[in-house]
Amino acid sequence: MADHVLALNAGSSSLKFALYELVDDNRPSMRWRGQIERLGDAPRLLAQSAGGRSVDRPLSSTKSHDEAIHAFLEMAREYLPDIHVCAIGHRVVHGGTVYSEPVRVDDTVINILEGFIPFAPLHQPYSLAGIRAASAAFPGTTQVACFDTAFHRTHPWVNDTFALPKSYYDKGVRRYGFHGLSYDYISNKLKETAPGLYDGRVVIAHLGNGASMCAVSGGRAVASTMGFSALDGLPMGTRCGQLDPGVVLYMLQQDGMTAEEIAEMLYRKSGLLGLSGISSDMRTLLAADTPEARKAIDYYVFRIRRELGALSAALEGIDALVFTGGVGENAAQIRQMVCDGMRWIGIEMDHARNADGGTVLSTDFSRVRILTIPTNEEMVIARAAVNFLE
Ligand SMILES: Nc1ncnc2c1ncn2[C@@H]1O[C@H](COP(=O)(O)OP(=O)(O)O)[C@@H](O)[C@H]1O
Ligand SMILES: CC(=O)OP(=O)(O)O
Ligand SMILES: [Mg+2]
Repeated sequence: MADHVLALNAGSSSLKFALYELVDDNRPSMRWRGQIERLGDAPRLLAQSAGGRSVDRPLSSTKSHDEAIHAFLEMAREYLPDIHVCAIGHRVVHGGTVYSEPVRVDDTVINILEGFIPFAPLHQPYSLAGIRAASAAFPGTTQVACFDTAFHRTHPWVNDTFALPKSYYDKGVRRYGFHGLSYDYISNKLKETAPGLYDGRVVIAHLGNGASMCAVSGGRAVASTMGFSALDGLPMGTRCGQLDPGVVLYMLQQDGMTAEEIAEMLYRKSGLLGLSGISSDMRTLLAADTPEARKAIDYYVFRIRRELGALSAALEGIDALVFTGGVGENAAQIRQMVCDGMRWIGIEMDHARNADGGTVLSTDFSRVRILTIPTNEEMVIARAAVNFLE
């Protein structure tokens, strides 16, 4: 039986997965890739095989990440009965200051990762649930944790700290940054396909249900819009993004909200959902055409432009802007709204190229190259898992 590696990526609205056969010296070659998307809303299982088979079916009873993992494992048993899985890699959102590289999972590692749950309550429990479910389904198989925070460990101190007493920095209250597996993939893709840009100053916009942007110089992360938690920076599906801490004090002191109520508000009721009152899903908002949906989109786009200016300052210039994530890869209208407000910085979009959805979206004369690159966090996870095989 051929050896395979499985990659699991628990996002806030989805469980993504990919199965790779190991060919020529353990190179992962994709066999199946898919996701259970719209978790908690209208979950659907979508998957494609390299050989052209596809699965697309609603999962009406699958509401939570736990249920999604079990639905996935059931599908795996149904469609992939005869494979040997020799390693399983997991996206783990928070590695704290402890992990700047992937690590083989054991009980000690799990204990340390559980300690980071309060830093990423919308993600870390799902990553750990994935590890537990996969350990039970594939006992004895090597499990590898790959961290969203790891790519950002190169931020200079000014982009790693808050202006609080030093004791906070020392106990881990820092700007960690997330979506690092996606930034790692995009950065390596640039190295392969556009080495001149890889060596330059690049802003990557990962716009999914969670959204962040990262400034990368010569392949090294310099700054990110996400900070201590996955709440900061851009507005997201249900998260508020950048918020004056005075608003949290107001909620506590004037509105008398509890800490749990505030967490629920900032993580699950804000962002596109809170502003529009309709949905957290950009597809729904683009189709809705109500004043509230338009205002939510305007705010989203405006914050992306502001952060683009700020990250360009962190890089002392910009050579390329890369769009990725569910919105970045698919929503031409959002990309156009972002770019049309950034001509002053040398970003000039070719609207026909943007509508066609190819890789290069800038005009031939644009000083800044605009690209769309579909992310592939699962490939980064699979490559890391292979490195742990004997
Ligand atoms: N065709 C599309 N047009 C606009 N937005 C889209 C489209 N397809 C997906 N999206 C957006 O992408 C989001 C999911 O992005 P994704 O990166 O998969 O999320 P996550 O990994 O954070 O769960 C959805 O919430 C939806 O808003
Ligand atoms: C960190 C984060 O927000 O991840 P996701 O986009 O998968 O929700
Ligand atoms: Mg994601």
